[in-house]
Amino acid sequence: MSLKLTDVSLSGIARDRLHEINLALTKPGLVGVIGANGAGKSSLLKVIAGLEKVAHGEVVVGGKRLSDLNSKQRAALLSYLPQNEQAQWDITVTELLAIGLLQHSLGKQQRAQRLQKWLNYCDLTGLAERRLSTLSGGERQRAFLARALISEPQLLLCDEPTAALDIQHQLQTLKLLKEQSRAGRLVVCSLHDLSLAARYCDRLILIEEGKLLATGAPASVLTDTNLARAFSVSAEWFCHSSGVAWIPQPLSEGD
Ligand SMILES: Nc1ncnc2c1ncn2[C@@H]1O[C@H](COP(=O)(O)OP(=O)(O)OP(=O)(O)O)[C@@H](O)[C@H]1O
Repeated sequence: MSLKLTDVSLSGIARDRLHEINLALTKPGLVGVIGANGAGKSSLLKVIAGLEKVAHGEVVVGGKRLSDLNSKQRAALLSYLPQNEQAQWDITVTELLAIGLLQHSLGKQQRAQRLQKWLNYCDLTGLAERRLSTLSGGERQRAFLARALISEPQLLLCDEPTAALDIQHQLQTLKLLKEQSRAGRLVVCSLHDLSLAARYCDRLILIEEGKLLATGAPASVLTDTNLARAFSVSAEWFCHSSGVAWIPQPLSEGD
């Protein structure tokens, strides 16, 4: 699965929400979208999902122009997990996951196996018959993640998939997304935790005020200069065999 954005701009109120974004992701992998609040991370994911009409430019997914695809064709290619997804109906977790399979023609047995697999992968087995209104915020987030993943799309877009999760489930979720990318899928997710982004992502996309500030391997994106510019922080990084961690400091006056 490949993803290419050419000169993509999305209009906003005070400024372009996205401004002349050029991006080519040609290999499977886990790609993190990072940037400050309001930088344009969600806008970028929505444009790739075909949910926002671009003012200018073109998005090509798997060699097909997104603007040429109808919603069913898009659903066959990609799956999108919005930020703070809200339940439309008070259905059970199992019913929610079944919605994720509606567009896919699977036999009864295959459908049941797929449901069981993703309930298990997202640690939802014990919650399968619970209504969404009875779940905690993090449990509900895992249920929506499972709904996005159950169709096993070639392109998976997740907007802050770890936002409401405890640390164990944050790690589990990123491990799961990494496994999906290792299975040949392209997974693009926005993340605020830069230590987790550095540890799990193959590539990062750093957005600043709607513009692409940097993209590449985490170490090449998370430089002092980029962190100062995009987040107004300086950072001390600590490396360990199992990952990296950072201590951010606000830039002092005059930095
Ligand atoms: N529907 C909209 N119409 C106009 N402007 C919007 C709309 N949605 C978001 N914006 C603006 O576009 C900019 C980018 O918003 P976006 O939600 O993409 O940021 P973000 O990087 O995901 O932020 P956060 O980390 O806070 O979730 C912000 O200035 C925001 O106010």
